[in-house]
Amino acid sequence: MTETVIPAVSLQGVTKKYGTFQALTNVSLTVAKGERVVICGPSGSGKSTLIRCINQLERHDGGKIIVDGAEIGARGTRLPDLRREVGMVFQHFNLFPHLTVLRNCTLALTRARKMPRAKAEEIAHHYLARVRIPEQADKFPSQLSGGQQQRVAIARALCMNPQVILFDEPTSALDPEMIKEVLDVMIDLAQGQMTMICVTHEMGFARKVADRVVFMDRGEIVEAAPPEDFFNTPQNERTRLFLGQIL
Ligand SMILES: Nc1ncnc2c1ncn2[C@@H]1O[C@H](COP(=O)(O)OP(=O)(O)OP(=O)(O)O)[C@@H](O)[C@H]1O
Repeated sequence: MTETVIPAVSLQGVTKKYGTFQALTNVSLTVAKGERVVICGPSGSGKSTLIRCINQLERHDGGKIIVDGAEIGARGTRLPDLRREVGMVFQHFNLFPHLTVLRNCTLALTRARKMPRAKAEEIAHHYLARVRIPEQADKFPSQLSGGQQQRVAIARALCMNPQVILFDEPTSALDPEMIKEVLDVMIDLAQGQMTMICVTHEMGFARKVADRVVFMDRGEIVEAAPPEDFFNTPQNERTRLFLGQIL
């Protein structure tokens, strides 16, 4: 008997409108466990909307979104359960400014998971070391550089031991000298078994770690291929035009 392999994330014919504006049209994408997918495309093409629908920061209007075998929005699925499985790293970090780095990392563990504080802190210290800022635990976000803040945001996501981490342009608010330190942490993560879906314009990162690169344009997935094919022999004219502009 063959075993059914459940994907980490499966999108089937997903649509999303903002008022009358169609932001996503019939988007289908399956991401296997452990897979690293980079999503690129022009501004306004729906990249952020797509990943925000995966953790329901935006609600999709049509189609299905299935995370680890459970359909989102289906009767009986709870948003807190979903958020536990789906980590998110934002462009602007979204840390709580009034909480220390350590507390930013432990908050969801103690509140949502009801974990004792000492255990949560042990986990947080582990991941702060993993993102190479173990010494920053007692500082507040405003005392850190942008690159350090983004690494806290990554550690915070990792603390929940999610099935998948979504990255929404994690380096685009950073000064150039800080981009590398965040990308290095993401490369390190990608070399583990973490399932990652990253919206980014960092094509060097895509070449290095992606299993697949997805190109979105006007709310649709136009092309999806392994990096060697995507960059060397793009099949679609719109992909070729885009690559011509950014590479
Ligand atoms: N909350 C909203 N209300 C109305 N329109 C929105 C909203 N959020 C996004 N849009 C529109 O939906 C389209 C897709 O936006 P989205 O942010 O997903 O694109 P993107 O590809 O991530 O762009 P960028 O690279 O500039 O971040 C854009 O035209 C945008 O203006």
